[in-house]
Amino acid sequence: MGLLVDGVWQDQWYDTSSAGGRFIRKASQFRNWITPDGRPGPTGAGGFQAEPGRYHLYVSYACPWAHRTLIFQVLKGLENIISVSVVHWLMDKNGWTFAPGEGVIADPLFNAKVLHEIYTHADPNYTGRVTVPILWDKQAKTIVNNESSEIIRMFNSAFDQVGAQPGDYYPEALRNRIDELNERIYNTVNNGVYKCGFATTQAAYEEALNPLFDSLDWIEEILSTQRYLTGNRLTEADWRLFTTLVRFDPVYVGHFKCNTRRIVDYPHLWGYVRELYQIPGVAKTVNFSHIKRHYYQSHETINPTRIVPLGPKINFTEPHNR
Ligand SMILES: N[C@@H](CCC(=O)N[C@@H](CS)C(=O)NCC(=O)O)C(=O)O
Repeated sequence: MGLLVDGVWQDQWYDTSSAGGRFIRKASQFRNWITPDGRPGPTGAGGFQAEPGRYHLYVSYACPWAHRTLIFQVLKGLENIISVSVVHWLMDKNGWTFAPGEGVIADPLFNAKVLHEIYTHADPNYTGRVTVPILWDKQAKTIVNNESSEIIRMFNSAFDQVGAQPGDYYPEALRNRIDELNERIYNTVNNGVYKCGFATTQAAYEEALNPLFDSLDWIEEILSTQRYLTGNRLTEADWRLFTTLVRFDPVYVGHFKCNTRRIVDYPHLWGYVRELYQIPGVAKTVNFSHIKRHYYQSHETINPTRIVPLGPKINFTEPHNR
């Protein structure tokens, strides 16, 4: 894996040495918003009006951030409104690619072989990481946005007048609570597992591990008295948590050494993740074969043999009893 520097691909692993062995995630750079009338959103430029068929989403089934956008595409009935490509599970020395493989959906716009081509189509001098998800505008021929937390907000409401299904996962009355939950869950859980897994010193790993499990204990407590994170209504905060929870036992416990406890050891979290998995349309967005092969085979510094464990045997389709 690597990154683009002035539009040129360089094969480089994350630099943790300048931060005491800590993994520090860089901010996404394309931050425009699709809006119902094309006016600018909270950041970036305007001109990106919601229109069926105009936008294309590049995702990886393995990636928890891209997974959020796929879930919102399904929940909001945007499958016929926004087209999708899926990269190969293996992130190799060329980064994400469209090499043929089970579940891969080739790039219909440029017939790209590697994902970094999409970034240089948007900006020939792009410097930065080549990440999924990417939301591409076929009309303006550029990247609208490559930040999943913003893409799901657009999907939640921007297409409501042009054929999206009803459903509001960021309702006005719950916004403060959702933002507050997101903040802690992003730092300690969604990104927390990466801080543990990509740490290159014992101290940096331990610094991330305890806050991760403190947060899981705290969420378990919340879910022992209410069905969802904000109460009885399913919101964006739940979906953002879900994509990390569903990967936790199959990947993060082993590969990222997040092994204080497993999700199956938490009765409420385990029921909750099964409930979300069983919501119509969600299971088809979860591809465990891409998830497991991606992590165990792409991170050579963590797993040099690239062996993919066969376990654990867990069943997300068991009744959730919630
Ligand atoms: N903040 C971004 C993060 C996206 C991200 O880091 N995606 C990972 C895959 S899970 C990626 O593509 N990494 C490639 C790299 O860092 O080189 C978002 O939420 O959209």
